[in-house]
Amino acid sequence: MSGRIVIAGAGSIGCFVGGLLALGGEEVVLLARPRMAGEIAAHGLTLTSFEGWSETLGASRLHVETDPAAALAHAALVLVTVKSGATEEMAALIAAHAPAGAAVISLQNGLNNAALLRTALPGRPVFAGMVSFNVLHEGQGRFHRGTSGPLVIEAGAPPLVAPHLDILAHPDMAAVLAGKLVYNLNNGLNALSGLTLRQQLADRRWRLLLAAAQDEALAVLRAEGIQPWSLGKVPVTRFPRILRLPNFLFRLLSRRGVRIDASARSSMWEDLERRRPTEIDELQGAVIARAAALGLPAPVNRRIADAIRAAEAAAAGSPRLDPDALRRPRS
Ligand SMILES: NC(=O)C1=CN([C@@H]2O[C@H](COP(=O)(O)OP(=O)(O)OC[C@H]3O[C@@H](n4cnc5c(N)ncnc54)[C@H](OP(=O)(O)O)[C@@H]3O)[C@@H](O)[C@H]2O)C=CC1
Ligand SMILES: CC(C)(CO)C(=O)C(=O)O
Repeated sequence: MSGRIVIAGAGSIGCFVGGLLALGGEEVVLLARPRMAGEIAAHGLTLTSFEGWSETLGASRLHVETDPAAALAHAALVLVTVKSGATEEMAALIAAHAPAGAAVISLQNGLNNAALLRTALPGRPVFAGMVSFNVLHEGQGRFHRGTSGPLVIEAGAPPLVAPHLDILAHPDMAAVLAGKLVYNLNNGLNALSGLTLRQQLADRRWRLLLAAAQDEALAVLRAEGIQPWSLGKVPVTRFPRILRLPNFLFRLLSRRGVRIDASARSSMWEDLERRRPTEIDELQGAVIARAAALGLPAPVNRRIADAIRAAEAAAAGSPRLDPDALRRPRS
């Protein structure tokens, strides 16, 4: 890629992807909040992965800006890596400061961020992207990748290459993001459990809740005529059946799926722990709204969304719920 790549929102995904692009020789500018800029100035970036590799970029190899005008002025490509609630604000900064021809790629969860950016940035080339893997911010400039999977970018976007990243182009990002939404319905459950992803998915009671939430979402996607894309060989539509299997069968089958290291947790768990607003409106909220528009039920997603909103309001981190607390209330 020729020209400057600006990471619009240097957090977990931004520092990890931006750091690897810089490592590969790209000209990268990290647009960061002052706190993150200070952390990077003090420690540089250390990027690690469940695969066992570790890469260090000293602060002198990184270009970090806290001023959006300075960061965006000479951008050829902007990768949007803020949480969904900050997309509009970042779109306004891009509109004000980035060159008109700069391409924009959303690397966010949720179905609507690329559309939101397109509306806010008329005439600019805007593309959807999807990060299938998890990155945890461990402090002191350390970012750890805890799960396997590629970075998927809409076909037609400027091609990206970075060491350690498997980057695929896909023509149908609506299908890709729908598939990711089905995965991401576990973010809230994982955050409520306070467990690592491995511990949580090893407990069939959590899996039954996830299967029920996914069934509701799959019914909505079916009614909308969207076939969700699957990351692996198993179609997303089969997930609920697999999740409902007894533990020993689930363990056997999941060995062939996404690789998850022992410490990995969802980004929503990190949001609750850091007292930040979550993306529940873009995940469970999207299923609930679309189900309502179609006259379909979504009671499980509703209970999960309510529990996350209560945890946000309590501002006490993960409530470490027992899964039985989320089961249908007895009448
Ligand atoms: N983390 C993960 O494992 C995964 C995340 N995703 C998705 O990627 C997206 C980003 O998530 P993640 O990286 O975890 O989020 P983070 O909150 O870690 O990173 C976003 C960063 O952007 C900063 N930011 C927000 N607005 C601005 C601004 N105007 N100027 C400069 N910095 C700004 C935030 O600072 P502050 O908080 O202070 O506002 C924060 O540091 C989300 O949509 C998420 O769902 C997808 C797959 C996996
Ligand atoms: C990678 C995955 C699915 C992990 O839960 C995620 O998207 C997230 O944490 O936001």
